[in-house]
Amino acid sequence: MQNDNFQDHYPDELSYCYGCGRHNEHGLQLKSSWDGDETVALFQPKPYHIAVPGYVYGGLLASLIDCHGTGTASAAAYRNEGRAMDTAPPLRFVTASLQVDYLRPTPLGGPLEIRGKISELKGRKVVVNVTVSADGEVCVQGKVIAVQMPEHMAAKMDAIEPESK
Ligand SMILES: CCCCCCCCCCCCCCCC(=O)SCCNC(=O)CCNC(=O)[C@H](O)C(C)(C)COP(=O)(O)OP(=O)(O)OC[C@H]1O[C@@H](n2cnc3c(N)ncnc32)[C@H](O)[C@@H]1OP(=O)(O)O
Repeated sequence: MQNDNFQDHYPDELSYCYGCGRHNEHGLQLKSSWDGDETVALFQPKPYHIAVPGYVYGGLLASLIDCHGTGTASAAAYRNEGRAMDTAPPLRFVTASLQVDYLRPTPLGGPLEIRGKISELKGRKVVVNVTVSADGEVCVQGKVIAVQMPEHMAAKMDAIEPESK
């Protein structure tokens, strides 16, 4: 189901993330989905996502890996339980660790393909290996360790008014 985007199932109060929140008009609004046992997202960088002229800013690439990784973690946890993503209780994940290796400069021009592979799913933790490719060549690889959001963090988010998110 390549067009069933994980982020479209996030509850409203968790949809303000700069990288992947559908309600953040200033954000990247990354969309991730299953492709077999892997996950995939496409992102078209804007001309202002520039580092050295002609190349994509590394911080943006890290953000794409981060949000694709946490989205993949959540989707994997639901799939592991045999549940659809909008069923209760919610399985919300945050980033515990983000590791990024820039293998070669990422050309700024065409769309980027972000791919995730789940390497571990145990207890409250999911480890996802992520690549970012341009023109069919892997430019960046990363590892996201995502952990289920602690209750106190979720409670604080629920208390925030939407206007201030
Ligand atoms: C309908 C669908 C709903 C889906 C809904 C999804 C919503 C999806 C949110 C949307 C939004 C997007 C989000 C974008 C990504 C951010 O930007 S998230 C923001 C940045 N991240 C944060 O602010 C997190 C801050 N850190 C923390 O809150 C806590 O340190 C953590 C990460 C929750 C972990 O704390 P903890 O719960 O006490 O974890 P703990 O029990 O000690 O460890 C659990 C496991 O994780 C490991 N671990 C913990 N920290 C680390 C670390 N730093 N390095 C390595 N391993 C670690 C532990 O070793 C342990 O592993 P095991 O021993 O079980 O193998």
